[in-house]
Amino acid sequence: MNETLIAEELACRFGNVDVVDGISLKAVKGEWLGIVGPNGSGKSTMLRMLARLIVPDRGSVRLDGDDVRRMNTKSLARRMTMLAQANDPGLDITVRELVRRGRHPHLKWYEECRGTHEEVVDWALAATKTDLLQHRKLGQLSGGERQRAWLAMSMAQTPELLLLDEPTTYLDIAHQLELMELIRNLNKERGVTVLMVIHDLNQAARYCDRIMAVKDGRIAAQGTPAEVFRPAFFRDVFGVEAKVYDDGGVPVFMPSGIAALRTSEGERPSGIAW
Ligand SMILES: Nc1ncnc2c1ncn2[C@@H]1O[C@H](COP(=O)(O)OP(=O)(O)OP(=O)(O)O)[C@@H](O)[C@H]1O
Repeated sequence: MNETLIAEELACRFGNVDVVDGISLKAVKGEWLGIVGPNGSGKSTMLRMLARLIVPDRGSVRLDGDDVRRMNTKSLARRMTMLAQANDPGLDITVRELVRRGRHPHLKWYEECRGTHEEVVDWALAATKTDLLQHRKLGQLSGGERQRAWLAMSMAQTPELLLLDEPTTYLDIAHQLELMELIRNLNKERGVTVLMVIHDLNQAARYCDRIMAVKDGRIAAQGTPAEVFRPAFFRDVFGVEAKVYDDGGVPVFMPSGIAALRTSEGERPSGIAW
């Protein structure tokens, strides 16, 4: 197996809660792994530990055999980048300036972003369709435009491994599909390994090679979309009843209701008519 990222027994505790509780995973070079799970199950925390943005309480992360804790920041950034859920909207810079920052790990301290580096910036702007926005400040953009600008910055970094935390959140459906196709292109044509936290389960099934579900800080299921997408999976992990259909080899799920009442409605305050 040609694994690029290996995490072993990762754990993170906030207060007295084990938010991530012993997760081990391997990402094979060139695969697209979708990470799914209920809100608050520890997906982002896990991704942040993989990207060395949080120091795990326990466990290790190795990238092509190297312990990420021992790598210097610039060489890590040349190989791996993470696009977070919410990026700083207050940065007072233009889209182009942001995308240029993606080249920083590739520049010597005295070097300016020009020549081939500027060509990479142009490519990332064009691929994400942010070229028309390149002279606008980030603060003047809509949520979706800003998301695409940050993706352009991650692409300009030309990493081998791309970690994405719900990258389609702010996007309308057409831009969601465009972004998924763009990532498919990076994945298939350029061999970029992708780990993506995603809430849209049908999109996960359509695009990802493999799915890993996280619940209560542990791995609840993993396998190909066809292996994972079973009614019992939706019941156990998400608490919903669902039917699964086959759409030309891709499983499609259709939720039909809540599996079991998980919270009581509580006492209604007196004096409220409804
Ligand atoms: N810095 C922090 N300090 C304390 N608790 C935190 C911190 N970051 C996350 N948590 C808590 O850890 C739990 C897991 O959060 P995390 O963001 O990893 O979940 P998630 O699965 O990505 O959720 P979502 O799908 O809602 O984005 C949540 O209960 C969250 O409130």
